[in-house]
Amino acid sequence: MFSRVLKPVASVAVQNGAKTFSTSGQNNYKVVVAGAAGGIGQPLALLLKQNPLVSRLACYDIAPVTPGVAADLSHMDTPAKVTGHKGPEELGSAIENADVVVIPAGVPRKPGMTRDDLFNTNASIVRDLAQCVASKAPKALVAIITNPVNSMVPIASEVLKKAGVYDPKRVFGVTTLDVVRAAAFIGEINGVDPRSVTIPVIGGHSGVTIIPLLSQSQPAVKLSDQGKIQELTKRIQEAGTEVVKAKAGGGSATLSMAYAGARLTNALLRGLNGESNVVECAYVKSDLTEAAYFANPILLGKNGLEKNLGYGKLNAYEQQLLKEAMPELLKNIKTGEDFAKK
Ligand SMILES: NC(=O)C1=CN([C@@H]2O[C@H](COP(=O)(O)OP(=O)(O)OC[C@H]3O[C@@H](n4cnc5c(N)ncnc54)[C@H](O)[C@@H]3O)[C@@H](O)[C@H]2O)C=CC1
Ligand SMILES: O=C([O-])CC(=O)C(=O)O
Repeated sequence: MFSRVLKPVASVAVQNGAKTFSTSGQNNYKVVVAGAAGGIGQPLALLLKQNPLVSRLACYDIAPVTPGVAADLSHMDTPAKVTGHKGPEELGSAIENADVVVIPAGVPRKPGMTRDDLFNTNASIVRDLAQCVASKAPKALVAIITNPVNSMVPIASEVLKKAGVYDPKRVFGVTTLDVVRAAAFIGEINGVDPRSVTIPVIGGHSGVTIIPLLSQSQPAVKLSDQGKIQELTKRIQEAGTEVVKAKAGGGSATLSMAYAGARLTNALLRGLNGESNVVECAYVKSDLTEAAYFANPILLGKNGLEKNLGYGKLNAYEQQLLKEAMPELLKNIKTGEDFAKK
């Protein structure tokens, strides 16, 4: 059911030694990575430079190395034209006419921190980037990786609302890494290729708000014992912390996040390009629960979110997880909205 990164969307023909891409779709999208010089941004840009749907890749960051990252990527023999944009005075030219803006800008966790501890630094970064999207690319699809995702999506949404350009179908919190991890762990347990596993992860993107629906895994998870199901649920919820601890002060997940971010971006582009049945989980404006934003499988299309697919039937344990998640999710959303309304 879920789409995969770099699923072939355009046939590649070789003519006179040069690679050309078929023109069956538009294959002509501008993607911006805001935070492109960072631990996630660089490998994410590397993956996007290889995506045949991307014709222009704008790399924006405040770091001095940014033009170098763009120069480096531009030597790859793939069609996407890469531009580098450093600092706020070059933000407008990066965002202008973007089809998709992916945001991994901001600070990551160190051991002992929660994602919420990043709020004070990252809130204004996401606010400022959203302001620029509102003025330079109001129709762009915006995919927010920056933590805490549960609060950053409400901030960006409020900023776009204030500017009068908010479209709830175009703003996405990136929770794809939770899905990728759940599939990786289930693949290992079941002894199958993790790419053959479909598993919805709903709620939000932090601790108890991450709710893997193991009862809906396809194939079924080969765990009979409820204790083991709870252990696996905990591992998926705490997988980010597992990486933060293992990196011992060197940051949080970057490579798996870049993979997951490229997968969601590819799905957004495939939707824009008119492909049917493109489904991913993402954290979006929602009326499924009392939370104004909620992650679950969505169908993507030419205008972004085409249809919210809901989350199906939960078993008793998953209902309990949802109940436990709700106060935290509501608090995170309020924190974001209050900040943006200031
Ligand atoms: N949604 C998810 O599943 C995940 C989210 N994250 C989050 O992604 C964010 C980035 O993580 P990393 O890449 O590891 O951090 P990093 O520190 O390696 O890179 C962040 C980049 O953002 C840039 N930056 C800072 N302020 C900026 C601004 N105003 N405009 C543009 N760029 C700016 C920095 O110069 C740096 O290059 C963190 O908030 C982290 O918590 C990380 C992993 C998974
Ligand atoms: O744990 C973190 O701080 C980064 C993150 O969101 C993840 O890896 O899921």
